[in-house]
Amino acid sequence: MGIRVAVVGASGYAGGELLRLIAGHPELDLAAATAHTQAGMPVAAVHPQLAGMELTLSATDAAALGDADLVFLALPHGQSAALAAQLGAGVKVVDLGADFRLRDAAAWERYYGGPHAGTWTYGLPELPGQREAIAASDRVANTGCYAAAVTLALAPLVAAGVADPADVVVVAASGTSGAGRSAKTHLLGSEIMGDLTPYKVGAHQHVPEIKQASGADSLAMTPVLAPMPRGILATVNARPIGRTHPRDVLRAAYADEPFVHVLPEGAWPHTGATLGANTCHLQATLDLDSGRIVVVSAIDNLGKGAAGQAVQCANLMLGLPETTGLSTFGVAP
Ligand SMILES: NC(=O)C1=CN([C@@H]2O[C@H](COP(=O)(O)OP(=O)(O)OC[C@H]3O[C@@H](n4cnc5c(N)ncnc54)[C@H](OP(=O)(O)O)[C@@H]3O)[C@@H](O)[C@H]2O)C=CC1
Ligand SMILES: CC(=O)N[C@@H](CCC(=O)OP(=O)(O)O)C(=O)O
Repeated sequence: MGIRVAVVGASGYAGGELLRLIAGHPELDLAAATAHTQAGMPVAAVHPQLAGMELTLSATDAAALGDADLVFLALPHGQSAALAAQLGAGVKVVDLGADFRLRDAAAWERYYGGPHAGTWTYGLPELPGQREAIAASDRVANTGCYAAAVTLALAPLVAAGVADPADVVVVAASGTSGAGRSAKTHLLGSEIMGDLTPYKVGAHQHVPEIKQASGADSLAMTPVLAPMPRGILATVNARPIGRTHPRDVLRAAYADEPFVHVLPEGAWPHTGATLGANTCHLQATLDLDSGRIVVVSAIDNLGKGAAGQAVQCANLMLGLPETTGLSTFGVAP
């Protein structure tokens, strides 16, 4: 028998992708999958892509999760803390929500509202020292989707002193699954098709998370909703310090990373090449006119931005090879 895991919020987009990854993972057995309004439904009725998965969604209740070795929480913001508090100390937890990502309680309250639940180990293994910290933790806060894409592009440049941490501008486009599955009128197909829409301009909740994870002091971010189901393409623009080329810094930082690929010179990341994989594709240049650093980062928001990243963290927490059950190759076209 394998390691028993449970998925809470399994009827959502992130939860569905977790179910798919767990089904293909050689060491993990699904012990329970829970939902809220859709409890009682067969998984395959809620997630047609999982046809053949013989499982019924149960109600979200700590007692139903008691014998899992590790629980993935894929709940809306603010819903994780109460449930996590009911799970025994011996149960490992990876929270895909934002409840435990931030160290700064004031920043949490400003961007999310409500009381700050606390701070868990941040779930981005590629940050220096973080892989070891995750492996030693029983509670891990998975990254936000934009935060994963932007932090992987920016953190090595700030750490190496080649990007000014006080002058960073981000424009990032996301597919609609990033917003979750619950019906939202602005996500109606008839309104998003053929349209690009900026939202949360200058006030996105991932800004404090990216600052905390990347070392940036000041960051202006414009998110854009793109008419595609999955994927994030982030353009990170920063004032350079010194003459080191940003591509050389990124290449050195990620030389041994299985999931982060700095593309060959001249090749630029695009979302389609990361879909279905746990990868982040990066490319960097110095703008010909301004000399500013430009890094482009692509991920699958449900892969490296959510469920893939969560499985990567779980592998570390469980003492498994980090890449187990995760794909480094996408499914394009
Ligand atoms: N989508 C993405 O790309 C990413 C998502 N995340 C985070 O992952 C988490 C889940 O996101 P996502 O899958 O997109 O969201 P969805 O809206 O698609 O799914 C939400 C899930 O939570 C359940 N749920 C809703 N309210 C409650 C409640 N009060 N108590 C218990 N369960 C509840 C829903 O159950 P039911 O359907 O039965 O009502 C559903 O299973 C969020 O915190 C999100 O920010 C993080 C990174 C990327
Ligand atoms: C397209 C879209 O609406 N995306 C969401 C991304 C949220 C997410 O995935 O991250 P969290 O876990 O921090 O919520 C947004 O911009 O708020």
